[in-house]
Order: sequence, then C-alpha cells, then structure tokens
Amino acid sequence: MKSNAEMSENRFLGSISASSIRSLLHRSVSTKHKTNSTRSKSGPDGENNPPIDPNILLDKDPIPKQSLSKHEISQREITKSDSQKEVLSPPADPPVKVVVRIRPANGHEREGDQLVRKLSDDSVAAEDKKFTFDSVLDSKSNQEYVFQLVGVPLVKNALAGYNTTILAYGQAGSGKSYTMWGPPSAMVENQASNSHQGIVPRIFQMLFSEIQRIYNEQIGDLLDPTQRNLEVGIALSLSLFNTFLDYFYVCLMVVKLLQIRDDTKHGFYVENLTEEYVTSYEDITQILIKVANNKAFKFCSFFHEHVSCCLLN
Ligand SMILES: Nc1ncnc2c1ncn2[C@@H]1O[C@H](COP(=O)(O)OP(=O)(O)OP(=O)(O)O)[C@@H](O)[C@H]1O
Repeated sequence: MKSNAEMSENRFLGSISASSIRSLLHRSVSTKHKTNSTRSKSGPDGENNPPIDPNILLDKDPIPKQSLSKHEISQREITKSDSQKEVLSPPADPPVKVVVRIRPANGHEREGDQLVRKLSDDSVAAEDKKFTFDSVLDSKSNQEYVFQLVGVPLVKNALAGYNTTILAYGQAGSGKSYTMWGPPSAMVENQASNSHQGIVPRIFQMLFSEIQRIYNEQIGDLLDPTQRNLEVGIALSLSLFNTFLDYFYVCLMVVKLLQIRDDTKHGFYVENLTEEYVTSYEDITQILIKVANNKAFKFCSFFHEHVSCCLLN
C-alpha cells in the first residue's frame, strides 16, 4: 500500500518523479512537507547563482580549449543544444528593477488632480520634482502589459535557476493587490476569461506551461546518445508570506504569529513557516482557498482593514 504522501507525489505532472524534484531542492524535506525554516539564499556562498545541474554542459570545460583544434572546439560548441545555451546565459535584466504603476483615479479622485504624473517611460513628476525609475506605467497600462514587463522576465530567470521575488510597495489603496492578484475572482477563473488577472496567477500559468514545454523538449534529448539522461522537475516553493507582506507585518505586531530570523547559516528565514509543494495551477488555487479560510488570515485582514484604519485616522 502506498502512503498518502507517496500517492500525492506521484500526481506530479503525470510522469515527473518526486525524486527529481527533491534533487533540485537545496535542502531535505520531510514527508509531511513541513520545515522549520524558509531560506532566502540559493548557493553556499549566499550569491543568487543558479544551481549547477549535473546534466548541463557548463562553459567551464574540463578539457582546456588550448589543447583542442579549432575544428574540435566548434564541434563541442555544436553539441550544446539551444535550450542549454539559453539556460546558461545570464539574466538580461538588472538584478533589481523598480517599476512604478500609477492607478486610475477612483470615485473620490479626479483624473486631473493627480499629484504624480508620468513624464516619460522611466520618469514621473511629483509636484515640481522629477524621479527616475526603471519603468513607469500610467493609469492606462493593463494587466497583460504589466505581466509582460515584470512577470515574464521573472519566470524566465526563475527557470534559469535564479531566485526571484516581486515586492509590491505602496500606500493603502494604491493598487498593490490589484497588480499582484487582480480582483478576488482572478485565481479561480482562467486567463482567457479574465483580463483583470494580476501578475501572480499569470506567473503560475506561465510557469506550469513552461515546465511542461521544457520537459517535452528534454524527452527529445534522451534520444541523443551523446547526452546523459536528463531529469527535469521544478519545485515551486510558494511562500504566501511574501505576497501578503503588509498583512504579515500587522500580524507580527499584534499576535506574533511567526518570527523572521536571520543567521549566518540560513540568511533570512521565517521560522515555522509551512511549505506546500504544488504541481499544477489547480494545486495553487486550492492552497489559496485554504489560506482565505484561515482564521489567522481573516483576523489579519480584519485588523488591517479596520484597526489600522482607526489608528491612521
Ligand atoms: N490599475 C488599476 N486599474 C483599475 N483598478 C485599479 C487599479 N489599481 C487599483 N485599482 C482598484 O483600486 C482599488 C484599490 O486597489 P487595491 O485594493 O489593489 O489597493 P492596495 O494597495 O492593495 O490597498 P491595501 O494596501 O489597502 O490592501 C481596488 O478597488 C482596485 O480594484
């Protein structure tokens, strides 16, 4: 008889084994999928370097190029497939990108009264001061455009092995939740029927379709006798803490639910944070429904909406 944990592991993309996923994780996990910490560092040196995949030919060739003829060098280059070159290339984006999005005026505001105006694709004017960022999007920018600008490079870098994060920062009502998630129905409707879906559901959809595509491509490589067997699996560690950052901080002040810790061995991590392993967009939807029904989350939302407003007033 298979245990529940084994059975749920076997659901992963129908054919990708759980052991392949574990081998991509940078630490061991228990069968309960629960750990004491979530680390923010990827490499032993703490740099955001992609993990070294034993199946990928690195540029650091064990045979020095000086000892090869010109013909041999070009032959060795050819044996690297395009997808491998793609994986090895460094991200084109700068390590940190700051994008400003100006939301449309709401019922209490008038479009012409805005204090912040877009001046160009990378600058805004706030009263008489000019500020420059990586990109500036005005109130006409739609969710798809934001996803193409912010989400797509992030997914590509994540699939190349880099740790990637989006932080939405802004005052209450400035459009953080709308940008990250879209309206409340956004997660349960598919992208085609919901053009208001935010970055997060779009990222999940792209991630899983890319995983499927990469996996299919790798099956082709297995037929090439010059390649070692390639096992592909992606472990997506969904940390809801990041996306509900503002709720979390309120929570921390009042009920001290979770502690952020920092030590030289692990870097920053959240103590006792539960990790869930997901293999499809539907799994993520289920987790989000569970989170929305969670008493602590409801309390934090309530606190955030009502108590923090009172404090501000
Ligand atoms: N780009 C946009 N286009 C259309 N509506 C938007 C846009 N940005 C925000 N809104 C709307 O403005 C309102 C406030 O946005 P939202 O709830 O996302 O703000 P928030 O920054 O998450 O606020 P809080 O910090 O209070 O949670 C919502 O009704 C949202 O639908």
